[in-house]
Amino acid sequence: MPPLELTLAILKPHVIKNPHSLASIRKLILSSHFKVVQSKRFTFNDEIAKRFYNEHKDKFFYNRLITFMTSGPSDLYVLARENAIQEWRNLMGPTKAYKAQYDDPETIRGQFGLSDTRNATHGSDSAQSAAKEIGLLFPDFDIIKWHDNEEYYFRSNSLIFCCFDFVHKINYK
Ligand SMILES: Nc1ncnc2c1ncn2[C@@H]1O[C@H](COP(=O)(O)OP(=O)(O)OP(=O)(O)O)[C@@H](O)[C@H]1O
Repeated sequence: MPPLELTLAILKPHVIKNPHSLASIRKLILSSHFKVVQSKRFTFNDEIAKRFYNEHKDKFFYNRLITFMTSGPSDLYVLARENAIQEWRNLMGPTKAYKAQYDDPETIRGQFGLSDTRNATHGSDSAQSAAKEIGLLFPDFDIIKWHDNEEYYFRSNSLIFCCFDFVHKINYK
């Protein structure tokens, strides 16, 4: 079996404020065969939001995006799957809310996106971005060590799922 890939997923503040959206997206994550390697609820402060979205600093929507992302808690997940980066982006759908609603209504953004800014979720766009984003938001998580020591257990599904923390833990027995 090919090695699993990791990606960073964010459920944005308007999703966390709506229990139905949150539960539905979590259900989609699990039914789409992603394993949740790391999980936490996190409120972006101005500094982290600006570092995270630095590549957009000259865009017209930048201030709006930073204001939104710091407006309340988000859920952050490190997800594992074969081809996780592309599979999560496929599940999210198009960035823009109306395109998602018309062209891909069954995707997460098609169902839960409210506007181009409040588009429900984030996903890394390359392995390099995933490593950078995971390093910023999960500074204690070591991707290389995970691949060396834990990826095998996730690949062979030797896992226990903790509903409360929304995370998969290794079942070593
Ligand atoms: N035209 C826009 N108007 C308002 N907000 C936008 C617009 N385009 C992008 N954004 C916001 O900036 C974020 C980053 O934009 P980017 O172009 O990197 O989209 P993406 O790669 O599909 O999304 P993400 O990086 O969040 O997974 C988007 O998720 C959205 O919240």
